[in-house]
Amino acid sequence: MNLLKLFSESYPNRVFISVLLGAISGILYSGLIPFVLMSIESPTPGLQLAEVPHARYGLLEVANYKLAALFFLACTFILIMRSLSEILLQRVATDVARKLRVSFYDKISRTPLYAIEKMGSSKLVASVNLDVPRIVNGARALPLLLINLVTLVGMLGFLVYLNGEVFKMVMIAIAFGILAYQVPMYFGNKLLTRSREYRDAIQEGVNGLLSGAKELKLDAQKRAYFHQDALLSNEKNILKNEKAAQSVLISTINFGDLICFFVIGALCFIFVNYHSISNSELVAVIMALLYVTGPIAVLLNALPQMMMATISYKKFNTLLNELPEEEIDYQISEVPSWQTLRFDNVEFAYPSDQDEAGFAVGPIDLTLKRGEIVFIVGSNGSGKSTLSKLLTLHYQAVGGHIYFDDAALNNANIESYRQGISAIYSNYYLFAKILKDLDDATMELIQHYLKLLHLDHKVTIEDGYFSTVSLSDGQRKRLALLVAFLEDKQVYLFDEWAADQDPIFKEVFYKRILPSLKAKQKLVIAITHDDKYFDLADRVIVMEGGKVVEQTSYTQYFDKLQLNQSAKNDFLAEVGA
Ligand SMILES: Nc1ncnc2c1ncn2[C@@H]1O[C@H](COP(=O)(O)OP(=O)(O)OP(=O)(O)O)[C@@H](O)[C@H]1O
Repeated sequence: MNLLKLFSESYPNRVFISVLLGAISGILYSGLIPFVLMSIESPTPGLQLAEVPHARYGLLEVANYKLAALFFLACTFILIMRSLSEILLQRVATDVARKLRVSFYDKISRTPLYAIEKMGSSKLVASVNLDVPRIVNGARALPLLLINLVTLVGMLGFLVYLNGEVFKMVMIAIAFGILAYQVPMYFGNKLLTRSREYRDAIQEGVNGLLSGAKELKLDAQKRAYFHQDALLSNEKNILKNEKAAQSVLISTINFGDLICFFVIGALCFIFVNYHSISNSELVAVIMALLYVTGPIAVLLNALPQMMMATISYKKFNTLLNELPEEEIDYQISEVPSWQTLRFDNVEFAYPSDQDEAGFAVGPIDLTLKRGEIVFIVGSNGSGKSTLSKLLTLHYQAVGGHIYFDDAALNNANIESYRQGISAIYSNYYLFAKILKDLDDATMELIQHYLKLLHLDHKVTIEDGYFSTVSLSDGQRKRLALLVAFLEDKQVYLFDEWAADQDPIFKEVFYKRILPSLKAKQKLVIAITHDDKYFDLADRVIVMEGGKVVEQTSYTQYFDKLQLNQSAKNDFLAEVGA
């Protein structure tokens, strides 16, 4: 059983103790009925029940007081053992759930960026929010399962003692019951697995519903189509599969509950005609069978829960295994100070999608220097952002070499070199908190930057948090810039940062901020379409079809743009626009 293995491998001692306590309480539990039967039987043949030894405790008269004391002691013992076993395994389950979530966080941190981008967040979020709680739920059923299993085994032992023939009959009936049970359970399992797949799709739909709220509100037809296509059809499939699964499982469980009564019926009406069995034996056997009805019901009820947990555990593991891992050294060490970042024949390709080869960039030869402003330009889809993610070391080159001065980049030092880079991509994420300790000097610096970025009247810092991030797009991006400044890295990369800034702040960005970073000997790389400011670049890199087609001075590039502009004007005149 996958789950038990997961638990026992994670916390072998606690699981062992829990299993042991569960087993002891199960054994004691299964001994209760024989015990009661013993106590109501006369100790010596011919002795009436009224003649068994009595004891008086105040107003209370107790028959067979020694056995009674033992009986109540056993009950108390069972209560303690059972509770301890359940509490212990419950705690293991909570710890395992935490461990699973932490392994998820770690794995995501080690997953290459392209793989996270490819998988998207829906599947990952669904797994943490759905699968982990289901695994815990399944784990909750484990101690009950164990205790009742032991009780069942104990009671079967009692049956052997009572009557070997009855035991054989009960075993045959149970074997038949388990077999008959497996078939519908198999189908129930399949239905649940299918419904789990649709839940992933629903998660994707909910993301669309929230992120696309603006678009959907403006178009009723689009909204209706989306609701039907991404939400309701998946809801319908979940409903269909889960209802079918529940029907199958409930019927199967009820069948399981009744197995014992079928056996009792067969015993009373059929078995007695073929085998000799005394009345007192028959009563004892029926009592034992009634007694195992409970454990069998618990076992069967816990099974669907366990099944769900097993499905979720498999799903969770498959998802984590699907994510590749960056095989790099995450230990950060001091790297030598450097002046040039050099690409030598660097190549990269996104993994192919089914039959389609992934977009490739390279081979690229580039030398970028600290204290330089470099603009990357090119048409949409030419590979600018892909190149920028190679420059920021998010993507690892599949061919060629990258050097920081003469030091070649490799798996041992890439994480260390990454620490010197700050980037604001077009789909950047602004954390609501500044993720560092803020001393007085840093707070002063923050105030300075808030003023520079014209945000001092809008945002303050409270306990490290921005007082608000509900700002305009341009203002939010300025906050991201503030965070980047605080990081004080050697390389700054901006992917169309100024695209949503007003003209005044565009001027501030290109004419004050970029030159001030250059003056601080930072390597400044900006992906931009703002040709008005190209004269600020020391160099312009032109991308086309994943290749650097030109590395030129801004003046040459600007001349070319003018030529292109006149070609564009000719074209517009031709089409009469
Ligand atoms: N995460 C990704 N996974 C797979 N392929 C991708 C991914 N991102 C981009 N691509 C592919 O790379 C090509 C270049 O994309 P890229 O974002 O580098 O272009 P770009 O020049 O920055 O475009 P734009 O000016 O529109 O931002 C795309 O056409 C796409 O096919």
